[in-house]
Amino acid sequence: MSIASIIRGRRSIKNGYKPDAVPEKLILELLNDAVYAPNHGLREPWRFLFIPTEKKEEFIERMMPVYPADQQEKRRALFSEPAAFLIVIMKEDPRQKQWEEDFSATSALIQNFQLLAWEKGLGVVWKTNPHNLDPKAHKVLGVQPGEKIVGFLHLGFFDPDKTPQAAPRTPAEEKFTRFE
Ligand SMILES: Cc1cc2nc3c(=O)[nH]c(=O)nc-3n(C[C@H](O)[C@H](O)[C@H](O)COP(=O)(O)O)c2cc1C
Repeated sequence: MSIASIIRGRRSIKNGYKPDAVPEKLILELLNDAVYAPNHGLREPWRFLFIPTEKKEEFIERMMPVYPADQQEKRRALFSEPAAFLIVIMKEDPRQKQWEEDFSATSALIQNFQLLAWEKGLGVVWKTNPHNLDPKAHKVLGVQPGEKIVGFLHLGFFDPDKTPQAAPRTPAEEKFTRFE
């Protein structure tokens, strides 16, 4: 498969996950390729928290107090859908230039991971729900002061026949100018 066809074919998998366990070995294999993302100063500003399938129920219970009582059932149902989670955490450099470089590098790593996962038939959606910024969630997840959750990835195998349709993209020509 060409890189172009993987980039074009990858879709965010937001539901319809199979209950099959997501092997930690696979996640590490994907991450060990994904870490070849460009990162300035080779700071490798990321770390990873994996919630394996067998720990999912405990994770959901521990996360419930993060949400107001009237939202907990909805959140429990949402967290129950994926088979596992991978949280990508970045060290926040206090200098703006380095922060931007590190955030960009971590985002590049996440896209590498999504493409590599796609090649292996593992569905991923990159989530940026408000809990990514919530100190209560940070406490549960062990996210330290000076760290930021960049990607809360929902993971699970899925039926390829149910791959969502791609939303059309605007041709680059329409957003392209030439310096005169
Ligand atoms: C930085 C980022 C944050 C995202 N956050 C969410 C999210 O919170 N919830 C969600 O359902 N999808 C989220 N997505 C997935 C996008 O909705 C998805 O990429 C978009 O709909 C295009 O679909 P595709 O990835 O299948 O091409 C996010 C994607 C990116 C890159």
